[in-house]
Amino acid sequence: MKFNELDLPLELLESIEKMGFEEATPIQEQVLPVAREGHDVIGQAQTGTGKTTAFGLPMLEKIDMDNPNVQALVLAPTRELAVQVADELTRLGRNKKVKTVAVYGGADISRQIRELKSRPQIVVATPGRYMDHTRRRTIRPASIETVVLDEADEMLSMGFVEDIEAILEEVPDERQTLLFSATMPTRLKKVSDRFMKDPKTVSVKAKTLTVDNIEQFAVKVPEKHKLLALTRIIELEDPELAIIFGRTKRRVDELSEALEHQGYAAAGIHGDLKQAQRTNVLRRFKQGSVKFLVATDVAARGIDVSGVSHVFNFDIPQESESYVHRIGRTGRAGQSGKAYTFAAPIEMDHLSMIERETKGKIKTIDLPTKEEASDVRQSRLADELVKVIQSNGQANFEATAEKLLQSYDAKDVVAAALASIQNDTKEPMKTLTGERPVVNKKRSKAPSSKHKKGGRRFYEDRDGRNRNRRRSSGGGGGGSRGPQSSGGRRQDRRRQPR
Ligand SMILES: Nc1ncnc2c1ncn2[C@@H]1O[C@H](COP(=O)(O)OP(=O)(O)OP(=O)(O)O)[C@@H](O)[C@H]1O
Ligand SMILES: [Mg+2]
Repeated sequence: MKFNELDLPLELLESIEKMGFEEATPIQEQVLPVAREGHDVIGQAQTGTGKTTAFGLPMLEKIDMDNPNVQALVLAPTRELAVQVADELTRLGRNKKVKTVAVYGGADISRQIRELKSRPQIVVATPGRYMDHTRRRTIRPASIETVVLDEADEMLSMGFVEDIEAILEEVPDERQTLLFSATMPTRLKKVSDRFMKDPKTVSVKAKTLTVDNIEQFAVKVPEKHKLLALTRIIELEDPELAIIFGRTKRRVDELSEALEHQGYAAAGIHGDLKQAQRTNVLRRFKQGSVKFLVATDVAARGIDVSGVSHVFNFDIPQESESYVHRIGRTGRAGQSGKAYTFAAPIEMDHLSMIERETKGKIKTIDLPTKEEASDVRQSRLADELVKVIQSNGQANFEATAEKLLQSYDAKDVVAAALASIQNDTKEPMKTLTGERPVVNKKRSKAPSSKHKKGGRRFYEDRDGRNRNRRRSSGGGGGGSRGPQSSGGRRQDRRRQPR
């Protein structure tokens, strides 16, 4: 259905048009009428299908421009997500002149206080920082009429349950509450039972949890060969932008360093980085100067960057939900994408469980051979030469070429030219510290219950810190990460220079 058939106010329609949206996505089409009637709504739909706009439009429509107070609150699990949602709401609300402010931890609070004084109608916040502001009375919950819990599932698993309960208790009961997620585990039901009034569930029925424009592959590869596998597939596939998921912060640091060391424009993002660093990394990724974003689950949740052609599960995720969210960073808004999951032999059962639970098709492929990777790389190099010829970029070199041809065979000269642009790094590959495999939980006797409180993320946030601290002698070395760490090596032209 087209947006202009949805009987929306003109000021919103104009913004939607400017954003280039024509057809409402199914979740938008179904949520809009129910939410506009004032019902509480639980909205579930696959990743990248426009849930932000689904709650954004009814929320923006309700905003009364004559009311100078904060009227709507969106809670989001991470700072990046808060910023992204605020951006989308700002764009949607531009014509109506609705002001949206994002507040999140790790950033200067006095600046946020100033922004809040400029009288926004909408606040998008991470739970902790929102509570900071209500304590300081820089946000007053009494005026809030709409609350949205975005990625509610993730907020619960990050341990925000009590915060969310406290927040909802302070907001007047007459509010409208909207809850959105791509996955809907049962524990969310408890929250909705308690804090929502007769909610209408809008769940876009799909046979699979993952969108089918993402092609899914699995590669059976031992832990110690994963880095090789990754670089080989990257060579073959030449991603536009890729997100590579690692299980722990240490993994993310080591892997992004190792990729940089091989000459790839890679950078890591995880919860231990300062907010300014995270913002910076994400900005460079969006601009394309970082092509390979290495991330933990938490750091990449909900992130919407167009042009992400590939997702790699360097480490297989613990839970199916996490798998869904991770691969959902590609194939957004109807685009196509590819997802590769590396599984050690012992993790193959776990992989099958994920495949079953997500009801998608994950095709197991063999690791491409060195020769295959090399063939593809060489034909890509040949394409580059042809492109130069087609644009007459060789003109300035013709005299030199003739000189070379007087002494050398033409085939040798061309081959040498190819070899010199290929710029294979001669650096030996770094060694990564091993991660423990994920053994199918239905068979494992691991005492997972003691990790319950921390939820599914215990690998990153809790045990990951303490477990296996030892760094391998060849690897990482820590501390020296960053744009300079791969120093004066030449950049392959296909890999964007930093
Ligand atoms: N009707 C539409 N037509 C075209 N593009 C749209 C439409 N609605 C939203 N989009 C775009 O689709 C992308 C994905 O939207 P969004 O981030 O809201 O997805 P999501 O469902 O919240 O995904 P996730 O579960 O990963 O959080 C965004 O770039 C958004 O601007
Ligand atoms: Mg979302």
